[in-house]
Amino acid sequence: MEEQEIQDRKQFEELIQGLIDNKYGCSNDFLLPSTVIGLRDTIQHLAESGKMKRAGVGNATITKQDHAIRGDKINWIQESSINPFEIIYLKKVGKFIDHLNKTCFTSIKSFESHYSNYEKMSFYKRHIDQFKSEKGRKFSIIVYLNQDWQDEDGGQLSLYPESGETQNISPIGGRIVFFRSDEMEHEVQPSHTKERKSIAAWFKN
Ligand SMILES: O=C(O)CCC(=O)C(=O)O
Ligand SMILES: [Fe+2]
Repeated sequence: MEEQEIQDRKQFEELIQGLIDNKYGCSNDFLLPSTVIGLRDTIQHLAESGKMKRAGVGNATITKQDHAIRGDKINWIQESSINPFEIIYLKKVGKFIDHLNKTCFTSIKSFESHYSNYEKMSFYKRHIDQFKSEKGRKFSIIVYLNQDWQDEDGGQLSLYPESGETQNISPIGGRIVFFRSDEMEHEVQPSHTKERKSIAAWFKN
């Protein structure tokens, strides 16, 4: 086996073990720094050209209440993307899903991913990712794209495992978080200092 493949497997195992032990997995360096930079430049470009759109909650129409629940702007990543950094990202997630299906019999058939940009002070209130209309969502991952993020910048992802302590995770570039879409309550805290960039994805069956 190639060195890279061994590293990938170790990382996938770390994420799965975290899910088993603590209901969530977290691993740094899911993507190489050069890929993180490429994806960050891409989301920056999307934002500057007005292609990031306000996200709704649970369905296509965006209501006033949605704004009190979540403030991010999103853009969906196409499976057929020709952006080299998106291709690397999509491949790595695909490998993770293959590993999950082989070792945990999860029968995930597809995944969907979008960029998220949270402007300063915007947030996403406590929620779970499996909406009534989104029964197919089995697992959630978030990969962060931020440069030089410090704890003082805020913007933590708070996880509320049913039995266990709240976890506050800083959105450090390259880091991935993984949990079950139907059970983990979570929340994005506002950052007082910076925009917060990420890719959120859902594994579906
Ligand atoms: O960006 C994060 O840390 C979480 C985002 C989230 O909860 C969502 O998009 O459903
Ligand atoms: Fe979420």
